[in-house]
Amino acid sequence: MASLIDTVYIELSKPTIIFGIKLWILITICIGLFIFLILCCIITCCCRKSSKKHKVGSYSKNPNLEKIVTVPSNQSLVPPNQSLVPDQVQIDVNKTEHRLSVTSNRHASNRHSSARSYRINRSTSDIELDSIAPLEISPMAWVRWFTLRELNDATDIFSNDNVIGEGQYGIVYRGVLPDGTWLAVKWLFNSRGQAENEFKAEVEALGHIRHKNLVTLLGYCLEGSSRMLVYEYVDNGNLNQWLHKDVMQVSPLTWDMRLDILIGIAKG
Ligand SMILES: Nc1ncnc2c1ncn2[C@@H]1O[C@H](COP(=O)(O)OP(=O)(O)OP(=O)(O)O)[C@@H](O)[C@H]1O
Repeated sequence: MASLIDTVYIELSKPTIIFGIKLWILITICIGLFIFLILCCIITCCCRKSSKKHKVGSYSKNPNLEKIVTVPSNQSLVPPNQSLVPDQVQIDVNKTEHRLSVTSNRHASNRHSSARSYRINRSTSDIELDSIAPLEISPMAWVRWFTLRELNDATDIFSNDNVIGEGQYGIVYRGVLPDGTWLAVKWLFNSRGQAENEFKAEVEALGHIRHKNLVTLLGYCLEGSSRMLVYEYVDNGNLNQWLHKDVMQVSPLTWDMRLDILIGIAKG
């Protein structure tokens, strides 16, 4: 045993052909370099991850926004031309990727019809559309496609101060466009099929009609997994407040007025 140790010691102490460095020193340097390289790889990976997280964090006050901004910019769903008004929007849901197709006959720069297709990778977009049939929205006469950026700017990145209400399907934010137009932006909850159905029903129905008793749908936003409906802002409080005396001590609504409201709603 002792002789074996002696032999190993002698072998390790022999100078090598590399600058005559002893073998044990050379082995130590190699092991050190190996560990150093592994550490470098780990640090590089961590830095990349944290810089991605930083981009998301600085963009979103609202945690829901994380889902949107994690879609890489080269796969952006925003049509490069923001004034493009789509005649048809279709999302094809596939096991590995989703494809959003936008077809438009009205294009800001030319009068020809155009079709665009945006691809999203499942792994990066985190879209939860598995159980949803392809969404098709038929041509809309009035409604406009808002980008998420426009709505972020309008609502101060969906700040809590701008929350004006919450319904069954989403939270409603007050917003204002650069031209001074006030908006009510309903951000639909991402509850899979339900939000999708509400989105489609509202766009299909309100996108085609104008009535003095119905709030006007100005447009919608369809980006990543977000579904938003953009209405004209009506600063009248809501029916609940009027019926349950939130506006005054006693509800100012007489039975005749209530009947009128009911008939008005029915007409709408
Ligand atoms: N266009 C708007 N202008 C001003 N406030 C609005 C507008 N739309 C909605 N709100 C406010 O947001 C609240 C929630 O609206 P939302 O449409 O989500 O739900 P709802 O109509 O109250 O009920 P439901 O969920 O059954 O549709 C309303 O009660 C109202 O206070």
